[in-house]
Amino acid sequence: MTLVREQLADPGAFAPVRTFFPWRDVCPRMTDVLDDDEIDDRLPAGWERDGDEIVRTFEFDAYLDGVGFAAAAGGLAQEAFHHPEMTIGWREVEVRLTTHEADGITDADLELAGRFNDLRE
Ligand SMILES: C[C@H](O)[C@H](O)[C@H]1CNC2=NC(N)=NC(=O)C2=N1
Repeated sequence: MTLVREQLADPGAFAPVRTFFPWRDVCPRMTDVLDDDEIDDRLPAGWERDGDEIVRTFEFDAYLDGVGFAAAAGGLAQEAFHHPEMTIGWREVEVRLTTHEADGITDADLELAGRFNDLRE
């Protein structure tokens, strides 16, 4: 994650990512609320269900690593045009996802959660 610290030093590093192919235009079914079994079966590693949200707390060795992760996750969110709530704490970032338009958990949430996990690999 040291790369991220260098990126943070460059204010232009996280210039707004052009939003294209928002998932809803490409795959409208991604806004259908999933049932309990589907969610349980498809939750990405490390994520838990909390009502109408899925949540994971990512842990880091340094505060700025968490800040950098949140910035990178923000870029993925903007690219997907699907936005999590993120709480940056001391060496951890809590990420919560739900689909507001559908009032529940959809494919869009599970897809983006998997991409956030890939950031952490
Ligand atoms: C108008 C609506 O807010 C937008 O289409 C997008 C923006 N980002 C979003 N993010 C999330 N988490 N859920 C949404 O329903 C959503 N909708």
